[in-house]
Amino acid sequence: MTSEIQENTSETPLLPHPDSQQYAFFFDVDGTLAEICDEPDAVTIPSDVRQHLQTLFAASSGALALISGRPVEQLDQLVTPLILPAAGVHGAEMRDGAGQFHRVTLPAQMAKDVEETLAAGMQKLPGTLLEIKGMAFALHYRQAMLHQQHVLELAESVVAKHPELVLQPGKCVIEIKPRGKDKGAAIYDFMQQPPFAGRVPVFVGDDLTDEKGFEVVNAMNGISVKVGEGSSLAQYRVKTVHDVYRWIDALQRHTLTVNKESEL
Ligand SMILES: O=P(O)(O)OC[C@H]1O[C@H](O[C@H]2O[C@H](CO)[C@@H](O)[C@H](O)[C@H]2O)[C@H](O)[C@@H](O)[C@@H]1O
Repeated sequence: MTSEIQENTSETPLLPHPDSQQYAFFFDVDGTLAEICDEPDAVTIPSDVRQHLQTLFAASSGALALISGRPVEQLDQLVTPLILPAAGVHGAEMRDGAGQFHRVTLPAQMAKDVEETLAAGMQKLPGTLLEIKGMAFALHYRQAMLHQQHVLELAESVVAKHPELVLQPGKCVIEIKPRGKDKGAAIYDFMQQPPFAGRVPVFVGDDLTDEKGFEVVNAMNGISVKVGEGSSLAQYRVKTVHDVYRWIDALQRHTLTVNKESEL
């Protein structure tokens, strides 16, 4: 297993057959199931895509999970009415395959200090946005690119004071999250439990935070798919979120066809 990020060259992802009960599906959300937009609150997942996820979820006996930097509560809203297994806040929250909820918490005083420091710092940087997730924080600068360096310095100063926290850079965002929590660890945890255990993991993601997931999936001889440009550990690549939608549609159509054939 290598942690070096290299340019991948494969153009077309394999289409695994979900009806075979062989695969476990893991999807990142922002930039993979949802188009990136200026406001984190404005993000949506089209209803037909949610329906296709539902078909895949059923066809794989529930071996489909969302793996995101967003809190699980937001993920539920984005895929409503589905309630899917999910790792939120880069794995600091988890709804496992049995529906049990797990969450890392920070000591209350520490969380309060960090929140106050970040709120005061971000207030001085007009156009930036602070997302507070309880045990993690997202410092957005998409609409204030001139403040990118200031945001980074603010985040670094907090992490320097609190070694339990680490930085997680993303798309026009610097996140601060609990040390030891990442998408690779979350996928690994899912793969230890039913209905995921014993299957081949498939992970689709677009961002730096997804690289840990690709690393773990590659090490498990799974299928890793990067959305968009840039160096990646992923084995396969699609260009856009719409390519992901088409891929999911093809997978669920295949499932429906196979199910119909088996009824004959
Ligand atoms: O792991 P993900 O599902 O990809 O979530 C990562 C972060 O996504 C969100 O921020 C990003 O998407 C926003 C909406 O498109 C965009 O405005 C922002 O610039 C991006 O960084 C979300 O707000 C974060 O909480 C997630 O951690």
